Order: sequence, then C-alpha cells, then structure tokens
Amino acid sequence: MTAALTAGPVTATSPAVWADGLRKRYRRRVAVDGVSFTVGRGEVLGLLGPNGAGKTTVIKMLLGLVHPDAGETMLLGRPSRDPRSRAAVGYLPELFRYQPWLTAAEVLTLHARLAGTRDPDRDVLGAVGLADRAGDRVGGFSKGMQQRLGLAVALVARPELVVLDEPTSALDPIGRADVRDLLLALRERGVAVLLNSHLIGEVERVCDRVVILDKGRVAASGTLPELLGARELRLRLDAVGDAAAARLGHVTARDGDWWTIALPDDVPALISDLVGLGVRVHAVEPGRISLEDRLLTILRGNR
Ligand SMILES: Nc1ncnc2c1ncn2[C@@H]1O[C@H](COP(=O)(O)OP(=O)(O)OP(=O)(O)O)[C@@H](O)[C@H]1O
Repeated sequence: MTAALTAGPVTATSPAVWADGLRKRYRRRVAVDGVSFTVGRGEVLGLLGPNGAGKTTVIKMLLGLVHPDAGETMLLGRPSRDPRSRAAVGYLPELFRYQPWLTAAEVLTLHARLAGTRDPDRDVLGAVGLADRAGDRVGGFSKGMQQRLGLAVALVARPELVVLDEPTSALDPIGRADVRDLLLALRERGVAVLLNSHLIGEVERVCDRVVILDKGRVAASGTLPELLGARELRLRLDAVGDAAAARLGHVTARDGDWWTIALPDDVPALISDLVGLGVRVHAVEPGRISLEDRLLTILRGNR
C-alpha cells in the first residue's frame, strides 16, 4: 500500500489526507502500528474498528495533537504541521466542552476568529438544527445539542477537510439523519470527510470508502463494493422446475423457498422468464452481506 501512496505537489487535487506508516507507542503499549491511508477530495472515508483499535490516536496524529513515533502525514497537500493546511480543516473531537457562559453564536464567532477566517459560514447553526438557539448559553444545552454545536464549530470556517470523531454518539435518530444529509451535502461541495464512528449503518450509508483498524493496524480497507463482495439477489420462489432452476444460474445459497443467486445483468428479464416457466415469485430483494457482518468476520479472523 505504501508504494501506491504519493503526496505529490500542493494542488487542489492533492489528497485531503495522506498518511504513511504512522506509528505510536504509549509506554509498552503499541497504539498505532504502521497505518497508511488517503482520503481523496470530496470523499467520505469511514474509520471503523473496535475500542482501543487506535482510531482516535490516528486522528490526533493527523491533526498534530499527538506526535507520531514514525510516519508522515499531509493534509490538503501540505505537511500537517503547516498552519495553512490546519486552517482549512474542521475538527469535531470525541470529547469536548465549550465555555458554558458563552452563547452558541459567541462560540461560533470565537472559533471563526481562532480559525482566522474572514468569511465564516453564518448559516451553519441552521444546518445543524440550532438556528433558534443561537442566543442561548451553551451551559444549558443538552448533550445532543452540544454535539450539534461541535459540528457547527467544525464547519464554521468553510473547511476543505472535516474530521469527525464520533459525531453522532449523542444524537437522536433524526439528528443522525440530519448529520447524514449534512455529510452528503459536504461531499457534493467537494469537501472531504474523515468519519470515525461505531455506528456501522451510518458509515455504510454515507462513506465512499472504509478503513478498518484493529490492534493499531489496517485490517482491511476499500470501497463498500470491494469490502462487501459481489452483489447477490435473493428470491422467494415456489414451483421451481428443472428448467427454472437452470435459468436461475449460479445459486450461492438455498434455504427452503429462498434462493440466493449472483446478481444477474437483467433482473426483470429473469423474473419474466421464471414466471413464463411456471414459477411463483413471492419476493425479490437485493442480497449483500452487511458491513456489520463483514466487519465482524474480519475482526474475529484477526483474533
Ligand atoms: N494518552 C494515552 N496514554 C496512554 N495510552 C493511550 C493514550 N491514548 C490512547 N492510548 C491507548 O492507545 C490505544 C488506542 O486508543 P485510541 O483511543 O486511539 O482507540 P480508539 O480506536 O479510538 O478507541 P475507542 O473506539 O474506544 O474510542 C488504547 O490501547 C489506549 O489505551
């Protein structure tokens, strides 16, 4: 993997994140052990892995909050220690507290000034569903509202890369769906997102690519189709004669009335042929293993 990585010159097309051979040890415990990956511009990358896998440590090394023992990182085509790259990165830490005596609007103004932006995004409180709480003190916010504010802080300076460490852990289902829409809107605008989340369904819905960390190493990585394998079709059928069974092609699994086959090029043509051969078709659905199943298989195989 390392050989395929090239930081290249600083251009708008340099990867948003380039990490090569990151290592970190805390006393005798190896937290991160040779992690390399990239996040492209406008790409949403999910970082997955069990507790203690090293995800937060990787994020902190990328952002210059933890000094790596070895390895290199570039953000937006510049070394991560370069203030010009950091100014274009929005970060929502896993654990954070804002000054409880400030209002939400004041927190945003403060962070826009800290980021040195002349053009803060004034609509960002609306984007995270806090438009009507701008004048309220943060000390009175619920956990979920604080997390929404944290997201607004990460976005206020119009970043080119957003790093979100468990952004929805305190959010209700509607809040999670809002964040999902927000991430997809960011991607539309070409903003890159690095998302660390234990909510696998969420990662599966929004991420273009996934890196799975385990015991400080990359256990697997790839696009969802790469990780989840060939797609299949599940059909509930009865009255399947020999000719219909032959028409189904390669059957990968059979459980009573349920048949799982490799996804055919033309599903309607298959169904029409099956009906023509006297088959009763009760259900047709996509069959692909979930990211959760894949993750568990990878992690259990790694024990
Ligand atoms: N400041 C620190 N001092 C000592 N050990 C640390 C420190 N930070 C992290 N570690 C250790 O490094 C390993 C990786 O921790 P890290 O927080 O990166 O994991 P994680 O994948 O983010 O976990 P989680 O999903 O639980 O948040 C763990 O064994 C942890 O105990």
